[in-house]
Amino acid sequence: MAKTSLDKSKIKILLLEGIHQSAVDSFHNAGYSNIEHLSTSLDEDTLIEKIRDVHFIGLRSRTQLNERVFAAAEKLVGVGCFCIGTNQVDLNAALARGIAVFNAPYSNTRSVAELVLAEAIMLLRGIPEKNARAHQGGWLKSAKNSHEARGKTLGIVGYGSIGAQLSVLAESLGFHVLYYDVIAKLGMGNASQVASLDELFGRSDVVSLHVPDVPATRWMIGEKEIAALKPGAIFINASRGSVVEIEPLAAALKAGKVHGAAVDVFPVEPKGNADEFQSPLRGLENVILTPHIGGSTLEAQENIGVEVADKLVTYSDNGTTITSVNFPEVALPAHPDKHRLLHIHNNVPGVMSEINRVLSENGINISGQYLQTNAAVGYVVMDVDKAYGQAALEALKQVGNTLKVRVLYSSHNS
Ligand SMILES: NC(=O)c1ccc[n+]([C@@H]2O[C@H](COP(=O)([O-])OP(=O)(O)OC[C@H]3O[C@@H](n4cnc5c(N)ncnc54)[C@H](O)[C@@H]3O)[C@@H](O)[C@H]2O)c1
Ligand SMILES: O=C(O)[C@H](O)COP(=O)(O)O
Repeated sequence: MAKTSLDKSKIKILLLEGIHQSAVDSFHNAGYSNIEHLSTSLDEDTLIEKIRDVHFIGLRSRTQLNERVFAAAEKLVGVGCFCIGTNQVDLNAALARGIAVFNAPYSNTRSVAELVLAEAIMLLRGIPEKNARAHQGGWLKSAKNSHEARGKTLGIVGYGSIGAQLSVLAESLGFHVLYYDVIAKLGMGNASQVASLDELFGRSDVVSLHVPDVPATRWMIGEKEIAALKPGAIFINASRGSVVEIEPLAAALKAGKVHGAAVDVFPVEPKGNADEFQSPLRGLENVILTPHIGGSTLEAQENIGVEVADKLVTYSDNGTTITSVNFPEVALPAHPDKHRLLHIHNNVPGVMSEINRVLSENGINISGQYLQTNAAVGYVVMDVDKAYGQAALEALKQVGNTLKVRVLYSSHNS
């Protein structure tokens, strides 16, 4: 069997949170067999114990990879977020240890946009209340507060992949689309950007949030912003639970100031399906509550499994980091007759000259060298003759400011 950095059967992969079987199949097809596949997330202490001998971990939005977890992850090489959001991972803590993080930035975009559009229509027609009443034996046949989507204004906060996809679908139904974003974005179709959140809220019949969880979006919607909504507006959040203060939203819904809401993400979410969901929004008939399933369609999950597993396999086999969310991005050719060294270091002056010096002092000729840096780290990949793999690895470990070094042995035996 061709030798890689480690025998592939010794490369341990831990997959959490019910990642789709397509990921396991992709790893198997690439020759990786040492896979633990769990259906839930793990609490921090259990994760810390488990992660000690893990080389690659796969997770979704629930599992928190913080500084304490990374400190225990002595063998960790790569993280796969089998979802869009990466806020659950301390990207700087990963980078400081030379650990590359990947995600699937577009694979559940459509699923979220479809759900939000469906919810907007349901709420415009008052379906949650009518449905609840019918289940109780009631009969709420009335046109009161029931509206067509056609001609209404949808205000989108965060016009990225999901916001823009929603914009296209909504416009095709007859919505006028406005959006607010911190950067200038080209509107799809006839959608137009507004200058402030205040303006967006004041002009929209339906508001939908599609921002990431970053410091600037944390609790960005509170009492003041909710008060700026048009009376009787509909409010949808399928972004992150940390974006909206839930108590003022609940108060505005109870007071009828906000006519209806759909909420998929919450400040505190249950760890798994067996835990109780608690929220001030429970019991409100004009609210659609969903258990963070915006991206949970079979289509999206199967695609995500393949996409992220392939990114981890490519990084493991060949060092390519294209689309990593925290790492300098390098696309690398195959290295059939050479051993490949991956050196990750603090991006400070002098490291490259030191690398070249130690290799030359050990008589190691570099046949290919690729370098990419970001503000914090440098990632240099070197191909060397097969005679020098181990010696080069040992030499590179001595270089100051080294964060991680790996050798990928030639994929061909000679
Ligand atoms: N409910 C779910 O299951 C589900 C599924 C997928 C994604 N998400 C969440 O949705 C988020 C958005 O996904 P995406 O793929 O569209 O991301 P994206 O990065 O493509 O778009 C985010 C947009 O928000 C904008 N933005 C950032 N900060 C802002 C601010 N303070 N005010 C206004 N706009 C701001 C960005 O400029 C960008 O255009 C993800 O980060 C994730 O947290 C949830
Ligand atoms: O970031 C995402 O893609 C969504 O929040 C979905 O997360 P999930 O994979 O935990 O459902």
